[in-house]
Amino acid sequence: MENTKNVVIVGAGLVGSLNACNLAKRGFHVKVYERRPDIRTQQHVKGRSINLALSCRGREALKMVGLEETVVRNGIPMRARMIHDLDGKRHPIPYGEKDQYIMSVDRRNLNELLLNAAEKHDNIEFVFEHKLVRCNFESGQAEFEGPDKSIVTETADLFIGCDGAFSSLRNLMMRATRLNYQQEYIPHGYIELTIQPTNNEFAMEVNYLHIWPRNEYMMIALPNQDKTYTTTLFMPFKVFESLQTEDDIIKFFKENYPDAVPLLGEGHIKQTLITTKAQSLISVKCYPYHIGSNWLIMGDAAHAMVPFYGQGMNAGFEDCIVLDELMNKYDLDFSQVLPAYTEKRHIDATAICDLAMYNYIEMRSAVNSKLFLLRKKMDNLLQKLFPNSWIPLYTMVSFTRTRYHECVARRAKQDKIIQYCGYTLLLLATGGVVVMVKGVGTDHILTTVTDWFSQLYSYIETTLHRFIL
Ligand SMILES: Cc1cc2nc3c(=O)[nH]c(=O)nc-3n(C[C@H](O)[C@H](O)[C@H](O)COP(=O)(O)OP(=O)(O)OC[C@H]3O[C@@H](n4cnc5c(N)ncnc54)[C@H](O)[C@@H]3O)c2cc1C
Ligand SMILES: COc1ccc2c(c1)CN(c1nc(C(=O)N(C)c3cc(Cl)c(F)cc3C(=O)O)c(Cl)s1)C2
Repeated sequence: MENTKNVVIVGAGLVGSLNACNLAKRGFHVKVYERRPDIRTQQHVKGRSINLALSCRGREALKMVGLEETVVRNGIPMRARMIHDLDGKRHPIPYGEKDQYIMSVDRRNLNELLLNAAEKHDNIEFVFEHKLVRCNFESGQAEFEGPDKSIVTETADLFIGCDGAFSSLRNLMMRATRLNYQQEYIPHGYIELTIQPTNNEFAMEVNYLHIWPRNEYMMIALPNQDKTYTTTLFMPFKVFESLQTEDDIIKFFKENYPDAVPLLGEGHIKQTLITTKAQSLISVKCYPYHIGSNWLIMGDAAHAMVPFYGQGMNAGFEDCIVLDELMNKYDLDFSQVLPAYTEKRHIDATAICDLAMYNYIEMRSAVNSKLFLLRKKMDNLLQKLFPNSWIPLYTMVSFTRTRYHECVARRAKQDKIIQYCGYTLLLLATGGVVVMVKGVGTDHILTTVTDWFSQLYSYIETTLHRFIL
């Protein structure tokens, strides 16, 4: 559908390039300004995590632009977590049924695929090595600075900032309107290591998200197409700084990740920890996401989150679906689309930012492999017992498009019911003991307790149904 509206997108990262694909497909004249050089011409793109977990929300957005098949074909399914114990034992915990898996995708390949797909449209143009420096929110103009400091001024019907957690457009919007903003750096940083293939084969089980939950020192590994694993080590900056010598480093790894040392190799561990500076992790929330009918921010620019739910990119991709749906609903009337976007998306983006932060705090403080195992097994058991009414939170987040704030609300209800059942079971158990102590005949006890349990089961099932569905 051809329309003459001009859209300028700031940032050709994952969200900007997917947005560009979709808006070009809708017939807008799209111009994308990206501060970095074209990553397709670069040998090595520094900085970002090398691979990412793609789940349902992100896949739906890729489907919207016809790229889901291609991305899934080039990704690696992860059907379960593989929990690595301190004693080297491994415990697989499935994500769900056979068809429930997440994908490990290569960030750079994904970004290049999106750029190539966008450029197939003749109504799109990419301008690299140009960064947004100024905006005139009244006149609907923005200025971009080129590599030679020259300035390009753009006028457009809609400017969309997809320029990441440290968004320039958001910063400029903050000076022009009452935009509420909050950010939080967490005390943890991360570095990435690589597990090389062994005899040209994956060094660990392939279709798994490998986790070494060690409270404050968590490590995660996702598989790559080249049979390596990108391993992300999360630790407080003060711990990274305390590992000064090669001996400190190896001693630390042998204490906390003994099974990973031979996989990573002592040389690689020492060299990486000595030469690589841990990168920071930031959570950003803001409101509103728009000004008037011409200015909008999406993706990390609007809601950067810590990665402890693997949802940042998925949420940013889902932003593009929400925008698309609202453009349909309001027939491209941006004066209605933008406020509606903020009202609809803010509650959900805030919910997932909070969930990710909550999971970070939980994982950092209490979750070693035993507890992680127990929680996931409990989740999976309850889902088997009450398949129609108990849905683990991670399932709602990663395997459905349930609105993020509804995931949180349903989980709160489920928690309440579990607590209620806990008390009831405690009562039953106590009652059972009392009855036994009173010496009533065992067969009478058995029928009584069996009745209780079957009543309890049907009560829980109906209550869950009533509350949750
Ligand atoms: C360690 C780690 C692990 C992660 N794991 C996952 C995961 O498993 N699953 C998941 O879904 N998400 C994950 N994420 C989150 C994911 O990386 C981000 O949510 C995603 O990259 C956000 O995309 P974006 O396009 O909004 O921003 P970005 O990817 O940051 O892209 C912003 C783009 O804008 C450009 N830009 C910036 N300023 C300007 C300017 N002034 N002018 C022009 N261009 C500009 C930048 O150069 C960049 O290209 C992880 C993040 C980290 C840090
Ligand atoms: C590239 O760097 C990174 C860094 C962190 C992550 C990812 C990629 C991908 N991540 C995913 N997290 C979930 C999830 O829902 N939860 C609750 C989990 C949260 C943590 Cl922290 C964890 F270790 C396991 C699970 C789990 O359930 O497997 C997925 Cl599902 S995928 C976290």
